[in-house]
Amino acid sequence: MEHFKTLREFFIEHKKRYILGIIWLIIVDILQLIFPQILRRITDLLESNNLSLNGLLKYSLLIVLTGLGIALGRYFWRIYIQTTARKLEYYLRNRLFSHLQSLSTNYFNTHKTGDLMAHATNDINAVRMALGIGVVMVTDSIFITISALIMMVKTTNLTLSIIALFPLPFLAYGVQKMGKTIHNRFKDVQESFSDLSDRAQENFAGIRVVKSFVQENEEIKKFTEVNDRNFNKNMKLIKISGMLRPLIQFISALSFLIVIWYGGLLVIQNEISLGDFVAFNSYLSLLVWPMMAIGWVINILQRGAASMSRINDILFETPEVTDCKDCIIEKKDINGSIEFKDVSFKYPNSDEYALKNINIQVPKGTTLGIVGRTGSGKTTLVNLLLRLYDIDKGQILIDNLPLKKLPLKTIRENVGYVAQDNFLFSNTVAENIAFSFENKIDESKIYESAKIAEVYDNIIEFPDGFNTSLGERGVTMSGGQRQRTALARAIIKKPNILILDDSLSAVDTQTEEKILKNLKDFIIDRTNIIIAHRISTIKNADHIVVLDKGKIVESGTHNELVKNNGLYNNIYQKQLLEEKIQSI
Ligand SMILES: Nc1ncnc2c1ncn2[C@@H]1O[C@H](COP(=O)(O)OP(=O)(O)OP(=O)(O)O)[C@@H](O)[C@H]1O
Repeated sequence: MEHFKTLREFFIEHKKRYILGIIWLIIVDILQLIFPQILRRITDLLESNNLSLNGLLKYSLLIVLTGLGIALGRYFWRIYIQTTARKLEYYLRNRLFSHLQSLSTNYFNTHKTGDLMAHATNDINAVRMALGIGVVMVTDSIFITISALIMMVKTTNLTLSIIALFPLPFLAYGVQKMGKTIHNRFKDVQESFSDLSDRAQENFAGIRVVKSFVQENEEIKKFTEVNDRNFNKNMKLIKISGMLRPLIQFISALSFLIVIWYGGLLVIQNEISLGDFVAFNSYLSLLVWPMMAIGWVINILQRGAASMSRINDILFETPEVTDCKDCIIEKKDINGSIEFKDVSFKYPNSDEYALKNINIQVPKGTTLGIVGRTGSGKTTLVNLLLRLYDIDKGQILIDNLPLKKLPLKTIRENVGYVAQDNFLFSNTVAENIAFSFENKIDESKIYESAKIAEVYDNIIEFPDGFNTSLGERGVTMSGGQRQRTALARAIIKKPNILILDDSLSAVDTQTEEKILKNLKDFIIDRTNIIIAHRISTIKNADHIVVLDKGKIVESGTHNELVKNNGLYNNIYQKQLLEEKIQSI
């Protein structure tokens, strides 16, 4: 129960509906307890030949009314409790999703998407079951058990009740033991299901790689392995949970056997009437349900608790990067000057420095070019500027203010970032470009940014132009088109700081030239950071830094660096040679 504390707020808000549901449930139970008394009366009257037509009609009407009451009551408790359980599912799903959105990038580096999907589906379902039907079963079982026992003793006698209920403790013990095993096996099933969804998810996301490396059969084999594991875990669960019900039925049948023998004897000896015997049997039948429910309830509550504890693990996870308490909240706009002061940084799960003693100044309205071999720390530099990670040593300043003093929202809203992994959503092209706007924006702005990014002509050739839907990860677009659409998505924000992380790598040099020409006016008043492998992309930058193994090894303008005859010139000469060879 401890695990469900997280939902306190929800319960407080919805307690009225839960209480009303439970009241209706108890009304149904009371009506069910009246039923055997009607049967008892009819049987006794029949036995003594005292049942008149009027009496028969009276009891028939009573039976119909009780039945109707039970039906109505069941409808209402379902409405109150089951709909509240669905509301809980909705509430929990939204809370989980919002919380996941608040977590830092590193959380998603260290947790599998498949696991997160399993929490959002299976675990939330298990919690809904526990707090919906589970609550109903607990209330129902407790109420019916106590009141049916009282009615049994009152209707017949204590000895018969005690003897008939003798097998019950064995049942409770058996169910409790099995419940534990069921719980453990259910956990295994959840885990293997999460591996299964993870495998499928990863395969679909990387389907192009799988196909290009002709790995379909290998992938099917790997999927079958996880599927087998999931199947076997399910089989193990079914074997034990399948035993639960027959066990309950067998033990309850023993109770009936006792009643027939001992109760029958009491009738013959005239200790109890035939009506008492019939009523006692009906109460015993009523007791069978809570006996069975004990098993299910334990099962459902344990599953719910296990799932809630897994969900809590996520909900209690605090973001690694958070807004500081003394943030300058009123600062909504950024002017644009950037400074890295002796910055060093290691990724959370790494011992190596990704960046070491970085000193860079980017005055407002200027462009910084960053080049360097792959893995030299270029993207890391940008990650730190966006505060996707916090730095270990040194300081990063924007507008002469330490990054930590600025609200995260201010930093990210003022930056137009074109990431290397230009992810597009399964929406229309227009929606992808206008992604950062909550409300609908003027179409002309979308067209304008697409024109600057040199993708307008491609988009209007799509079947529905800007309203063309993109498949997952924008598969209908070419790599270059995707890059340019992502560029348009950043341009439309008219950000004070524009960051392009290898954003023109998939376009040819001619298109690149056109884009750079279009960007010339756009970048004038902004602070720009352009990361590139191709020197042609950054050669006009006001200042260029060359990174190698996390350190700045050279810096200056293009001409200065060429003269320097170091790593930059080396890369440049190679690229010039490549261009020459290609043009032959
Ligand atoms: N999330 C991470 N966790 C641990 N190490 C990381 C992580 N991301 C990057 N690294 C490591 O940090 C170093 C710098 O990586 P970074 O992505 O900044 O290089 P890059 O210069 O942008 O490379 P490329 O040109 O290939 O994009 C690399 O050694 C890389 O393996």
